[in-house]
Amino acid sequence: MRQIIIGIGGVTNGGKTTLANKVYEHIPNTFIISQDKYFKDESLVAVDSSGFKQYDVIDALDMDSMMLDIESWRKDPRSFLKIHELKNPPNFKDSTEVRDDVYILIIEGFLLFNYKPLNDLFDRRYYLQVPYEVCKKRRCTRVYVPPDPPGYFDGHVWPMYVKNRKEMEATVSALIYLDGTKMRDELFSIVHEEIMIEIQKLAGKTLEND
Ligand SMILES: Nc1ncnc2c1ncn2[C@@H]1O[C@H](COP(=O)(O)OP(=O)(O)OP(=O)(O)O)[C@@H](O)[C@H]1O
Ligand SMILES: NC(=O)c1ccc[n+]([C@@H]2O[C@H](CO)[C@@H](O)[C@H]2O)c1
Repeated sequence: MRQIIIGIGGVTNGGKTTLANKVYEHIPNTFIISQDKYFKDESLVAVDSSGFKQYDVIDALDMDSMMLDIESWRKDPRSFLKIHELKNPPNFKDSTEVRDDVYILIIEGFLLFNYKPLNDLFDRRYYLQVPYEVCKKRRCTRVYVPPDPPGYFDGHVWPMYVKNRKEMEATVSALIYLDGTKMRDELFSIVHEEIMIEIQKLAGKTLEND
């Protein structure tokens, strides 16, 4: 049994979930772990002097719990997938055929590569970026729980993004940057093609031989 672990990181509203879901719908034996599911309870999230909840920092996330789920996938991806698909039957699009002994884990989230134990696991690291204006506009259309209070984007979200990104780039190499303003299908094609090449490599053959 072979495994590939793909990271789709990047800025908030860069399109990480959208891209991860598209890959999931087209490649069998894929599972998605979303970092957003591991936010700590609101009562445990720190508040700064302006009253802003500090959601955009690693301490706001239960990374131990996230790592336990990843560990459980790594130990036995086939059973992990089966159990999950019983609860949430997948609705695949025109799936590409892949060998049934290759399993793919997509981990998507805004603070993946800053967390070393997680960063060490990735075979490929995608990083979606969009300019400030695009990000702010997209974020305004979203409602989180709790919702962003007035001034939150400029007072917390964007400054933390800039800080986290700087820290990440000082320590992490081999990032594959993606322009999140490109069309959804274009982004999907880039990532899909590269994952298929990885799968073929693992399966011991090249695309040319198909
Ligand atoms: N390529 C794209 N072009 C235009 N809009 C996009 C694109 N991809 C996603 N979007 C839109 O941008 C918004 C954010 O997308 P998505 O939820 O996938 O981002 P995200 O990076 O997972 O966000 P977050 O993790 O901050 O919640 C959604 O409204 C989505 O429809
Ligand atoms: N999912 C949540 O619990 C939650 C709550 C408040 C804010 N957020 C935002 O999610 C983004 C990452 O996807 C971050 O920018 C958080 O501000 C999430």
